[in-house]
Amino acid sequence: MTSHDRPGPDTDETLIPVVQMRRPRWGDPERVTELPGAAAALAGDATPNPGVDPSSITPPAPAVPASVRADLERLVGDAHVADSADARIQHTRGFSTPDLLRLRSGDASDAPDLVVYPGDHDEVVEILRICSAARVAVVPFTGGTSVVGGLAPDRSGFAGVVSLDLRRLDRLVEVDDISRVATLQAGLRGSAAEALLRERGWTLGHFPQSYEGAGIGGYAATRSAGQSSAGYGRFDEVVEGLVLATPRGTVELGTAPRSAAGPDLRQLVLGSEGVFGVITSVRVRVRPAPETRVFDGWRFATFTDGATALRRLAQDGPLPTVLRLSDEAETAVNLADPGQLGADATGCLVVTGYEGRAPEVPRRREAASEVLADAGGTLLGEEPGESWRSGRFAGPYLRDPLLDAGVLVETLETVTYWSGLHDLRAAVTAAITDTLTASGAPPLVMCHISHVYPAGASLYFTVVAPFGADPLAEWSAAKKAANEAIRAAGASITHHHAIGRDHRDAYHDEIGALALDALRAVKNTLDPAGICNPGILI
Ligand SMILES: Cc1cc2nc3c(=O)[nH]c(=O)nc-3n(C[C@H](O)[C@H](O)[C@H](O)COP(=O)(O)OP(=O)(O)OC[C@H]3O[C@@H](n4cnc5c(N)ncnc54)[C@H](O)[C@@H]3O)c2cc1C
Repeated sequence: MTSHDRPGPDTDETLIPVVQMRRPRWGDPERVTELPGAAAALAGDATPNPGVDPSSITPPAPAVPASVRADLERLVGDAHVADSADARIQHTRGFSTPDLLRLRSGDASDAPDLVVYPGDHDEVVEILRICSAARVAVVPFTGGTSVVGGLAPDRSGFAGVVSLDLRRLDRLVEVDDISRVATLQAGLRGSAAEALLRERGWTLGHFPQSYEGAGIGGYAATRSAGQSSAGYGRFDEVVEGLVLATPRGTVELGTAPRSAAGPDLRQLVLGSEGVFGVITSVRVRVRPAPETRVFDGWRFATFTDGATALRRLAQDGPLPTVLRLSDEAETAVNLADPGQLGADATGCLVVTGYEGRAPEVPRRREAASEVLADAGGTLLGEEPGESWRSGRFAGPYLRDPLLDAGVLVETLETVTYWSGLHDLRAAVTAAITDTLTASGAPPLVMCHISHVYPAGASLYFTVVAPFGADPLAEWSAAKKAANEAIRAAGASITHHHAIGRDHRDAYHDEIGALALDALRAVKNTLDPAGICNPGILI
């Protein structure tokens, strides 16, 4: 199947089997992806760059002390501790383009020394105790799709690095059908969690573009936002409770739906990216599985017009389940045949999707359509919306063939208030364009809005550029310039990709020294030896 063989209109693209990705390539290893015309054109005259065969890469000699390994094997069983080159490479870094470029060049210097697969929460606590006593760093690993360096800790001063892979914690523990709350173990991958909930008539409604790879623990640890965030909310908004394993024991948070008891400590753990410990299960709100779904496409003459329409829906309602606006460049390249936009192909595509109960969906669609039409939108019908829906997880499959063809593709995101959105978009676009052009790799910069709030929205940029002499250095300079533009505009360094190592300095700038001290004090309390994902976030 190529990325353009779309599931039919009656197929639910969110009900897909779990795939075991094989770094450095994305997604189902069986799936062959050919570059479609628009993407192939981006490759132009770039020089192909196929990368080295991953099976030929040798990671550095493992460093964890033999006594620690023996303790871990006794605890979880020999079969659940691995130090083969393959296991270590499959846990090396994440899926940012720099991560892929490094591995494609044969650099596995960040490989963990051991991969450990615990079977339950108590084993996770014990692993953290053992590693804490021996000063071995521990990296929680759910789906391994981090794009911010969240899986590459700073190993200096540690006796080794253990990747703690949660895949065996893969149960739907319970569903409270009356309260509409489900408890999921952290190692469940997104599609597996959704399938288990659908069997009971529920949906989580969380569909990030990394849905095929990411999982529950990762969603919680990074405050993930799915493509249907307008309808179902961000992941952190649906978390009712969670269980955290730390080197000093267990923290359980979230007793009741609301509480006036002090600060909400769940918020300390959500987005903590493994630096306070390991989230082993999460209690989330679920919704009835949708009875019906329908997607539309709309054309707006400009990005500004489209953004105004989205703002009106976000502020005054009604909100569709999916709401996204592509700029002119993204509309032309990614989402639609420009012909669908009418004679004037310079427009911007808005995709709206509605899911829910059969009687309610048409009412919401009609009311939202009135707002969109009133704001200057032209209805294009269902085809562009359905086309986006059925191909919603296909985009990441294009990155590998583009990298093979010598074309750099990377994304970054930010969030700000509506009043500053257009200046922010212009500043980030200029920063990336100027930096890459100066290094001899003029880019195409595309942008979309896919997460909206009453007060503001996120901006998501996709950058495509032919490799220059040193693509890693070229991207690093462009990313630095983009980060500076984001901070200079007073926007946040991340809306949903999180901090990891890559955004750490900008995040510290964003929160200030005193707030950073407070976070460090929490870490010192829960993880006195500092073994939990050192160098990430704080
Ligand atoms: C192609 C692609 C598309 C993407 N699209 C989206 C998107 O639409 N929306 C979005 O929000 N993000 C997106 N991302 C980013 C990424 O998928 C998210 O950050 C996701 O939530 C990570 O989940 P994971 O299970 O892969 O976590 P991992 O990569 O395994 O971990 C992420 C971080 O959390 C830590 N961690 C993992 N599990 C735990 C745990 N149980 N307890 C404590 N810490 C833990 C890790 O150590 C790491 O620092 C995308 C990434 C890619 C590569």
